[in-house]
Amino acid sequence: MTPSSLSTRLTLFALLSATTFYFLYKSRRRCLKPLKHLPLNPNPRPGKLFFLTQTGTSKALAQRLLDLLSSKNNIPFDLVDPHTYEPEDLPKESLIIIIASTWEDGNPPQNSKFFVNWLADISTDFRAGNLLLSDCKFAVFGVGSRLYGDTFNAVARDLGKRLRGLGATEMVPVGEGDVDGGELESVFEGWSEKVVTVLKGGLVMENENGIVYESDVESLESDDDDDGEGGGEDIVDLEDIAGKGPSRKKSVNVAKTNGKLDGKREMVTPVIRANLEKQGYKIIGSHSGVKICRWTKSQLRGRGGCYKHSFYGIESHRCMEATPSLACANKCVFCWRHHTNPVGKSWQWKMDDPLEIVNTAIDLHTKMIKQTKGVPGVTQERLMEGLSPRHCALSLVGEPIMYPEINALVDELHRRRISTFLVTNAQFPEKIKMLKPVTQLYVSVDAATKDSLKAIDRPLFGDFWERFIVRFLESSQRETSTDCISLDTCERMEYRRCRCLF
Ligand SMILES: Cc1cc2nc3c(=O)[nH]c(=O)nc-3n(C[C@H](O)[C@H](O)[C@H](O)COP(=O)(O)O)c2cc1C
Repeated sequence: MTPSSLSTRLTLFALLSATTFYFLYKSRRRCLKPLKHLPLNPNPRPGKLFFLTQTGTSKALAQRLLDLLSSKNNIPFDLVDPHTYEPEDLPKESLIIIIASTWEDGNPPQNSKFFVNWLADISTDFRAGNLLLSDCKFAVFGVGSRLYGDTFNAVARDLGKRLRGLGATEMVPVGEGDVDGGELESVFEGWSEKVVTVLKGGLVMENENGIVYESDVESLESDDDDDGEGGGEDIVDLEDIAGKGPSRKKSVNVAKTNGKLDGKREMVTPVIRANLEKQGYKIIGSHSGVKICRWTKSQLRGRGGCYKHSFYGIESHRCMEATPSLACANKCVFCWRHHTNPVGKSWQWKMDDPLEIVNTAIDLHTKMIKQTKGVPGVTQERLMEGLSPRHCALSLVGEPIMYPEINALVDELHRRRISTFLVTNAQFPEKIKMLKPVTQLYVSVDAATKDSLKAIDRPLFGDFWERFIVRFLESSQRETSTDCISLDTCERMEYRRCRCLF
């Protein structure tokens, strides 16, 4: 490859990477803007009034609100059971009201599990970004009981946070009804009136969390939790996680309990574990993870797959996303795992057996697939296919190639006729040289120059550029590419050096 074609490629990749930054922008201001009217949609499609209920309380309240909105104030709304609603349609909505109860351990009621999980997934998926619901205004009312302490109205609070995170505008702050405190009715009435007033263009004030009444400004200003995402204690510094620095909050105590085995530290400390599990990861042993990807769910339901499907024929519903190393040698600014992964320049942790990692990954993956049974669109045939994964994307988070037994792990996957798609950030050229052929090797090229790569990837290695260039040049000369994903793809593409698994 000539130097000029290399730099052209790098420039192209850098341009593509720039789109990533588009998703990064998120205002953390907390200022109040002058009084304004909430603009009403001149051509309104009926709003959606969802009731998330198990024993009917929330549905009864939603019906009452529907009457107030539609009959008494001529504001059209549809009453919607989330069980019958396709969440992928949410970006089309301009007005959403949710009445949601909370159940055991802060969980959503039965009729809304898929809806709530979908929102949780999409709000942590960096590809969706924080503008997905930017055309939508919303209000949430929680039905719960203070007797349940910390999980009081957890579902409603969480929904408010998710919707804000996806760019929707909050019309009034989340209402919190307490069925055991005896004030449910009056609190709901007060909240409903506010919603109606806002929808009719009443005077309101705006802060970064959305639209609030003038009367609410005082309580908002005295609210200490100003991180804009709710639950600031959930955010942990990367240095804290790696056990290198003091934590800002409680996490320091937890980190101190970090176990050591055979003199070696476990990569996943309790803090990391809690953070990753909260983001939907299933942790395997002490350094690996698996997560069901949103494209897997989408294709299980007969909808679209990810780019690996469009480009290479990988069926997303048969693809397992996993990593044998949650650690990485970069602290990329665009990392969508909220920097909750550990970092290191070399493997310094206790190591798990590759066979066990594969066994447990498949076990956990298929358990998650089974949970989609009964979800609208999931046919028996696709479910059965999903239960026997044919592809493994070693790309979840972290740097899979750091795992010293990566070759044995890849071998084990191939032995089970599971193709491998390994993503690396090119910081371990020696490891790449030693890597046995994987089905597909994917190199993340995040910037075109040394300075921009340093600024974007924030590498731990001082010689990060040399590592990156050496690997890049060497890989372009390598003749071990085995791009075969399926027999059909293999025949169509006529791969030069194919180690066909099929
Ligand atoms: C087993 C059980 C667990 C509950 N857990 C919670 C909880 O964690 N947090 C909360 O705020 N309310 C909790 N509640 C209270 C319910 O939210 C309350 O009963 C509510 O009225 C149910 O509304 P729904 O009929 O719309 O489902 C719980 C109630 C039951 C019976």
